[in-house]
Amino acid sequence: MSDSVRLDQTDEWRALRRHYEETRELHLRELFAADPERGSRYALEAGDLYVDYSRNRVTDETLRLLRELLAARGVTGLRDAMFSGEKINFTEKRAVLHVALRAPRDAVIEVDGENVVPAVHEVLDRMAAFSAQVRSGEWTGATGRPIRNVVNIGIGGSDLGPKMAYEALRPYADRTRVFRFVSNVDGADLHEAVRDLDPAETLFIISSKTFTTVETITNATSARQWLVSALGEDAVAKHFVAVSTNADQVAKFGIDTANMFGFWDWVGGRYSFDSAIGLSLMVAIGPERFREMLDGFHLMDEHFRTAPPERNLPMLLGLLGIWYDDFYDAQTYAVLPYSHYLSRFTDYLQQLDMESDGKSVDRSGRPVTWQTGPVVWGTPGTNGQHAYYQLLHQGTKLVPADLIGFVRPIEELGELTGQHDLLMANLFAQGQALAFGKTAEEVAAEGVPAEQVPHRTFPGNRPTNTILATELTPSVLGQLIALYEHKVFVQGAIWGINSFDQWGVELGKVLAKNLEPRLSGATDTAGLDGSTATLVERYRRLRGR
Ligand SMILES: O=P(O)(O)OC[C@H]1O[C@H](O)[C@H](O)[C@@H](O)[C@@H]1O
Repeated sequence: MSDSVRLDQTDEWRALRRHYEETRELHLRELFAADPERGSRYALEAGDLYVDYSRNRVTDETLRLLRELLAARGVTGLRDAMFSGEKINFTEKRAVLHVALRAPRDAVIEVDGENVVPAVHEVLDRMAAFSAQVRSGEWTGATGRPIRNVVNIGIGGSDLGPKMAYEALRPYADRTRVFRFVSNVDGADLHEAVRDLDPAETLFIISSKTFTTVETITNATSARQWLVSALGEDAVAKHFVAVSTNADQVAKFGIDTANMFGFWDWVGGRYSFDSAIGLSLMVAIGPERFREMLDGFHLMDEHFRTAPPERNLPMLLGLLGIWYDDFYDAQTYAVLPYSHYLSRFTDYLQQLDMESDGKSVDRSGRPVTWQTGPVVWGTPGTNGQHAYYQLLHQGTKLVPADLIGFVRPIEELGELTGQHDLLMANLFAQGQALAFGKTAEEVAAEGVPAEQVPHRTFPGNRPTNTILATELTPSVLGQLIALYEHKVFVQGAIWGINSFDQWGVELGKVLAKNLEPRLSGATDTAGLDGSTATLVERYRRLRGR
């Protein structure tokens, strides 16, 4: 938390700035030519993850200077403060303890002098018992029929995590049941999720940390109506459970708090899916697989907590991100999973990274004069290759990317037909093409007409990390997510911002609340700015109001 000297005034930052000016023209072709060992030397392993970071525009000196910055910014001190339950989310006066959610039963982590680990395991045990009941058919709906459909209603951190992980771990999921995730306040989302379901066999999990989020409460109210109109008011208890920190609001909504699974204010929404927010996932994959996932998270937590900076994966990825974000002015980075099962992974990372580090004042409240969190984007390869990779290869923007792949396919089909080799060949080839490109001489030597040569040249020198694991198991998913969680932490610590609040989402909520009665015609447009007033009036006219 070394905020006394501003980041860009530190000697370490200035040294990096000078180093950037000296090395910015270096090409990955030269770096690899100069060091035949680079591909294996610039690689790190932690748990089941292997990360090749050799295709980054860095030298040994760059990495040394970045680690000096890390040391100067007190990152390890802040990390230790997080792990020991200090209230590092100081604007909300909260500890930041998602690491406690995956701590083993015998661990001791204290908040305000109280060990929180027993409570974590008590909830996990209740979730396990409930999941087992639903999975075995022992938990029935109001008419005595077993639950066939599970619908999670939540938004942001109460949606993106379970949805992403359910997709990622589908091969481990109970395929006899339907799992759906509703988040959008657009009624179409709920409508499409339930239109073909039988209410008598449907369980709603209402997930909301605060239980006041308007989208979730609106969807939950509509879902309740849908159920009650088919099965009557008494059916609610068997078809609705809640996940929340707010028992009062849960009771007010009409869900029996005996059917509520709690968590705590020291779990940020975007860090919550390994809490009770993962209940839908646990029903899908079962308590044992869920535990394996938590163990994967914990493995990466321990790596982050104990590995020295030169072998610490989240620190390394965090530093590389800062190198591009702040020195190369990259603005964005792409996460490109070569796994269909990770189709929601980048959506999930968007909240994790952009809600955490999308800040523009430092911990003392002063405006930053450096770049903070990047725009995160991407879709699974190879789909992106046929859409936006053109820009990645030949556009004017530098887009560092993480390529993520798995050695073994989960589904047998990929193995039988050789499809998986083709998928992975694409992953490796993209990193290769982005790094090394194709020179004008190479293009001309292929007999390409001179006027076409510039169009068919690839400049290369576009950085990627390649993250490889043997297989996408629950544990590996946990490791991957914890890797990014801690990467985001490292970056926020260096930038000197609070990665754990999200005040930036508040204004829009307040304004929407203020506009809603104006759209319905209950109040007029007086006092609105010219643009909003015109839009609201047009909306009202077209709705005949
Ligand atoms: O879980 P809830 O309290 O319903 O919150 C859902 C989401 O909405 C908020 O606006 C925050 O931006 C998110 O961090 C949070 O995950």
